[in-house]
Amino acid sequence: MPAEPISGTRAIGGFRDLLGAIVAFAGPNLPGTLTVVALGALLDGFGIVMLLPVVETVFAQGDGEQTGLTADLTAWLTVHGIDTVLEQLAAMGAVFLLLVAIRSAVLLKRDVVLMEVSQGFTDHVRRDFFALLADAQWPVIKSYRKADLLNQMTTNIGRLGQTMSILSKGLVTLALGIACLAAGFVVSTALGIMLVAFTLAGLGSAVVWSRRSRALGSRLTRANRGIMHETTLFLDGLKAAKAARAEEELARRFAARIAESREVQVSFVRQQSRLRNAIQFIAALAALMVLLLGFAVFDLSGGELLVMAAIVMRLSPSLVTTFGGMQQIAHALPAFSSIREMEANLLAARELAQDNEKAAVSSFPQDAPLTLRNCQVVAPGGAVLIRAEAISIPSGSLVHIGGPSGAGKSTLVELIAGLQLPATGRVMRGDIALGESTRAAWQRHIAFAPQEPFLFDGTVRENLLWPQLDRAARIPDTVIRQALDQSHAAAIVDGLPEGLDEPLLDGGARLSGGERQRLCLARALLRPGNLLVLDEATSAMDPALERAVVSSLKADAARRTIIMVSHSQNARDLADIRIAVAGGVAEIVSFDHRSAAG
Ligand SMILES: Nc1ncnc2c1ncn2[C@@H]1O[C@H](COP(=O)(O)OP(=O)(O)OP(=O)(O)O)[C@@H](O)[C@H]1O
Repeated sequence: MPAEPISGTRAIGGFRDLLGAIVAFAGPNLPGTLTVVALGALLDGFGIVMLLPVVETVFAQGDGEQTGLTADLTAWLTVHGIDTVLEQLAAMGAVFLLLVAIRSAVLLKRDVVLMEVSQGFTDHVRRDFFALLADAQWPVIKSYRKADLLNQMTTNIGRLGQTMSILSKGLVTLALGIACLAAGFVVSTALGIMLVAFTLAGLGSAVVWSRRSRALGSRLTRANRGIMHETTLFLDGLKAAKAARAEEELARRFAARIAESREVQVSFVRQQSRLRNAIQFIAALAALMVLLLGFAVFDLSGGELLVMAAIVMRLSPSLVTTFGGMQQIAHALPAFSSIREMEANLLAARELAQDNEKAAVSSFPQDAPLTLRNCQVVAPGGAVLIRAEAISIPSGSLVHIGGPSGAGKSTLVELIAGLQLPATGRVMRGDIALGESTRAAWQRHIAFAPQEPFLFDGTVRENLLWPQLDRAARIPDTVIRQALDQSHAAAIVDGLPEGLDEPLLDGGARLSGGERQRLCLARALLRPGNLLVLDEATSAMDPALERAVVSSLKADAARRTIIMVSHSQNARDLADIRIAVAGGVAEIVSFDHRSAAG
C-alpha cells in the first residue's frame, strides 16, 4: 500500500491539536509540572558544570590551569579556611552529594507529576469518547462499523497512552538537552553556539523524518482498523466456519491483515533506526569538532575540554531520545486525529438536553393512544427507511408488526421507542409529540427489548433491575417474581443455586438464547412505562413457549400497550392490531376484536 502523502501543515496541525488538548486538560497544574521538569534539568546542568572546578582542582596539582569559575570558587574557599586541595575537593564533593540528594527528590516528584498528567489525559480522552458515544443519537451510532468503534476505544486510545508517555519522556530529555547546551555556554560561548548549530541540524532531519513517520502512522491506523474488523468477523464467524470446515479461510484473512500491520511496524522501526544512526553520526562529528576547535582555536584548558566532552556525551543521547520521540509522536498522531474526527461527528450528533425535560416527565400521558401521522424516518445518507401515513393504537392493545426481512420493521419500532426521530410528520402519545425536547421523557415511559439480549456480569437481580438503579432498592422481590412469572423465566431463576442473587458470569453466556430473552423480557416488564416494544425479543423461544409468553402478556394487556415485531404465527394470531410493513411502508391491516376477546 503506498504511503499517504502528509503535508507538513497537517502534521504540525495535528500536533498542535494534541498539545492544545493536553494544555486544556492540565490547566492550572501545567506551570507546576513544567517547573518541576525545568528544575530537574537545571540540577542536571548544574551537576555537569560542577565537574569543571573538580577537574581543574585535580589538574591544578600538576600545574594545570584554572578558569574564572574554578579560580573564583577556590579563592572563596581559601578565604573561608578551606585551603588544601583535599579539603577543597571534599567541600565540592559534599556540595555534589547534596545536589544528588535534591535531584533525586525533584526527579521523583517530576516522574509522579508527569505520570499523573499523561495517564490522566489518556483517561480523560477515553471517558470523553465513551460519554460522547453514549450521548449520540442512535442512527449515528448505528452508522459506524462495530470494529471501527472498537478500534477507537481500544487500539487508538492505547496508542494515545503510549504517545503521552513518549511526550513526557521527550519533555524531560528536551529540558535536559537545553540544560546541557546552557552548560556548554558556561564553559565556552563559541562552543555553545556550535553545539546549538549541531542540535538545529539534528532537529532539521528529525522534522523531515516526522512527515514520513506520520504517513506510516496513518497506514498503521488503517491496518489496525482492518485487524479489528477481521477480529470481530473471526469471532462472529467462528461457529459458521467450523460448521463449514472453513476455519483455514477465516484464519487466512486474519493473517493477511496482521501481515499488513507488521509490515508498517517494521518500516517504522527501520526508519527510527536510520534516524538514530544519523543523529549519532552528527553527535560524533559534533564531539570531534568541539574538541579539535576547543583545543586548537579556542585554547581551552584540559579541564574545560573534558567537561565539554562530558556535555556532548550527555547531550547526544538526550537528543536521540527527543528526536526519536518526535518520530513516535508523529507516528501516533493519526490515531489521535482519528479519535478527534469521530468525536467531532459524535458531538454534532449529540442529543439535545432540554431544560423542560422534568416538566414533560411529570405530565406524560400514560393511557393516551399512540398515533403516527405522515411519518418518515430518513437515514443519515438521506434514504427513506420507513413511511407511516396513519397509524393509531389505542392504549392496552397487543400489536403485531410483520413483514419480510429488510422491510423496515425494526426501523418502525426504533421510531416508536424514540431511538429514531421522525424526519417529517408526527408521532404522538396523547398531545405529546416525539421530538428532541420530549425524547428523554418519551423513552422513560417505554420499555424496549431488542432481539439480542443484553446481560452483564452482575447478579440476576442486578440484571433484572438494570438500569433503574435508583429505584432498585424500592422494587420488592414479589414484583420481580410477577415479572418473571409473566415472562416464563421464574423456572430459570429457581434453578440457580442462589436464585436472584446468583451472579451471571460472562454476561449469562451459559444460558440459552431463549432463556436470556426471557430474562430480558422480565426486565422490560419491570420498567416503569406502560408501552412495551419487543423487536423480535421472543425469536429464540420455541413456538409453544412463545405462545405461552405472549398469552400471559396479553392477559395483562389492560396495564400496558404491547407492540411486538415477530415472524411467528403465534404473535400474529394473538394480536388485536396487525401492522404490515412492506417496502418501507407501514400500515394497519386489521383490528381483530375476536382475538382481543379470546
Ligand atoms: N443507516 C442506514 N442507511 C441506509 N439503509 C439503512 C440504514 N439502516 C437501515 N437501513 C436499511 O433499511 C432497511 C430496513 O431495515 P430494518 O432493520 O428496519 O428491517 P427489518 O424489517 O427489521 O428486517 P429484519 O426482519 O431482517 O430484521 C434495510 O434494507 C436496511 O438495510
